[in-house]
Amino acid sequence: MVTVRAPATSANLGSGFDVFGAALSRPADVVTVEKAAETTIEVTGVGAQYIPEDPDKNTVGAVVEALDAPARIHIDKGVRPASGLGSSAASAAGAAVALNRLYDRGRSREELVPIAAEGEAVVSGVAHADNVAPSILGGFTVTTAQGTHSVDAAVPLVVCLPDVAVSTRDARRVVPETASMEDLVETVGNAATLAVGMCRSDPALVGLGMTDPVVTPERARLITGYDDVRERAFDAGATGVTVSGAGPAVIAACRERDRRAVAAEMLDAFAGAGIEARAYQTRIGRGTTVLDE
Ligand SMILES: Nc1ncnc2c1ncn2[C@@H]1O[C@H](COP(=O)(O)OP(=O)(O)O)[C@@H](O)[C@H]1O
Ligand SMILES: N[C@@H](CCOP(=O)(O)O)C(=O)O
Repeated sequence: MVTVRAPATSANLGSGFDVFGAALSRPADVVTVEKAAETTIEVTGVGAQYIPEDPDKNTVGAVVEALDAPARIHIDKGVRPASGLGSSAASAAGAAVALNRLYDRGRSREELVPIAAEGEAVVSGVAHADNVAPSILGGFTVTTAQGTHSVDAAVPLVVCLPDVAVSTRDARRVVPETASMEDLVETVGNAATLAVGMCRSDPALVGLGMTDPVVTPERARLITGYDDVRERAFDAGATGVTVSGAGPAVIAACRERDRRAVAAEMLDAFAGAGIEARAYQTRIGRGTTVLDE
């Protein structure tokens, strides 16, 4: 038996659509696997009632297939589904690490990234790896067709999750098919700034690089109260604010001393829009960790 803790993640970070990701120190899923002749999945925890236990529909089923590793699997959800916090990815990442150990498959963590991404194709139609990469490797990750690069970064974050669901599949439908050269130049500049900020653990540069003129404005429309939440977070000291993943969570980078105030303002702004929300005062954290074997 192997039990792992697989963290929530925030993908895109504004300027790095389908490329950037960050592991969050909290929340997380706990995944337990045990060898079995046939795969069965049991899901408990936050939002479990919305998550299929059929291996063909759950993200971990694709991981079982890819590693040829049938198992009795228990997923204790700490990451709410349809959150923009890589919920579907956390389970897939955890299953990939746990099954690799259980069956001694000998894959490196980097090799497990595309395997776990197969689970994302099951739920969103696209095997985007920008959530599974940080959930497996930890830190800030840059994932392209050539592979994943990761760096540890000490950056305080607030993630504010409103009590509404947005599926990644639906939120991908609003992504523009084209972008102007002007927007591309701005996006590349912002993405590069953010990457330098992560390498320096500099919340000011990270925040500056979060602005994205192409995808985020379209996604923000799906989140009631977004503009006010963003403005109030900046007023409280946030250095950057954007949609986390496909939303509805909103992520803010900030300095440690401002984190509590940023969280309080974001919650209050959602409340003002009539939306209940939960704020996680978090930071960039570790990847999947083995709890027991
Ligand atoms: N193990 C899993 N954990 C969470 N969601 C899952 C899992 N397997 C399948 N799903 C489905 O994936 C969808 C949530 O994924 P997604 O829309 O990408 O949101 P998130 O941003 O939270 O990952 C839901 O429809 C959920 O039922
Ligand atoms: N790059 C993807 C990331 C989706 O993240 P999730 O946490 O909402 O699943 C996208 O933006 O569609």
